[in-house]
Amino acid sequence: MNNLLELGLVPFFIQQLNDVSLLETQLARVTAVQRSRLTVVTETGEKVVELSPALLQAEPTDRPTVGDWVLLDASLARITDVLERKSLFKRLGAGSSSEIQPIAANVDILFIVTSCNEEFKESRLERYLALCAEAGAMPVIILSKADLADDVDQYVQRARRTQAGVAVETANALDPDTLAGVRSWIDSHTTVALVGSSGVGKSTLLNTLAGHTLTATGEIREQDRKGRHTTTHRQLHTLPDGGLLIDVPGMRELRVADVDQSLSTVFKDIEALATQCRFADCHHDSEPGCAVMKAIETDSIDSRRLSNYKKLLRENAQATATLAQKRQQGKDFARMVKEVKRIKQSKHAE
Ligand SMILES: Nc1nc2c(ncn2[C@@H]2O[C@H](COP(=O)(O)OP(=O)(O)OP(=O)(O)O)[C@@H](O)[C@H]2O)c(=O)[nH]1
Ligand SMILES: [Zn+2]
Repeated sequence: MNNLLELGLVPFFIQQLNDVSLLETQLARVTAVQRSRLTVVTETGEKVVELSPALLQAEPTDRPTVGDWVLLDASLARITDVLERKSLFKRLGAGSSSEIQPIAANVDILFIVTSCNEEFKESRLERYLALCAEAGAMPVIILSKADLADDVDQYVQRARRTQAGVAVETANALDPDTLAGVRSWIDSHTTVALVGSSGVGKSTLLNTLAGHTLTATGEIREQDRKGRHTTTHRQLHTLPDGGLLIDVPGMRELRVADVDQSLSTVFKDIEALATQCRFADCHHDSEPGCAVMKAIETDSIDSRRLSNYKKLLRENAQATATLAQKRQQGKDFARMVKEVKRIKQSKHAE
């Protein structure tokens, strides 16, 4: 069990096991996913396993992803069950596929990494924060490349305004002596996922925290078109001093879906003001007695923040409607298959 404790096995998961399941199966944590093959770590070490036929056919979010705790069958070659998750970081599939994709499971803290340069965008941070609240993880904004900026404090102030009370840390990902603030969030049972655009320093931070280059331990890196090395796979790493880190490659498209509640967490200030607007259905455009517009006029809220809030609300409504439609189509299809089977069976019986 010792090995598993170092992998972040906490009472929440232990409580889900009964004696029988432990006798007949083995508990493991997923560290990487390559299509239908998954790398897991068990008490005795690393293994590559496959999914049971039932899991292969399950909804994408019900299939195991990086960070999941799973049970293996007696042959230890297949995953049969996924334990209930503490949290799940997910996103809506890129392009036209309107499918929710799981990114990382059982993440306690999400490090949202952004650099102190033109890459820094409040609107992107707000998007990540909504996904983080939805996942059920705690966000920490990491401002990397602090060594290259003249006015780091300006970035800290701007980052703090993206969500009331959000934690913000600065870092030079290349220098371990600047990482005390970042390290203060990691302890031996904590699983941290690193997200952020390509090139902000996620892999550099990971390697500096580990004290050595982790790329050799299985992280797969490829050269992108510009010849830079870029992370292409998600992977769970164990830090030498304890703590688990999941490196999530930069995602170009990060659409929100099913984030109603989480938008209220991120934009609590706007939603609180909205209760004071004269009209209950105020769009905070040009209506008289609009408390939100008044806050913008007096500079207590940024007009960019309001626009982004509206944009995310629209995007969420659209995606949620598409998902509901897809789910209904799935149900209709399942009903049709059942009906065809019933007719076939009754013909057979005749
Ligand atoms: N000066 C400075 N350079 C940094 C810092 N963080 C990262 N870099 C450099 O920025 C470049 C990109 O860093 P990576 O760690 O590969 O970025 P990434 O976020 O992992 O990118 P992807 O793997 O594409 O998702 C590298 O050349 C790093 O050396 C920092 O805090 N300060
Ligand atoms: Zn209003």
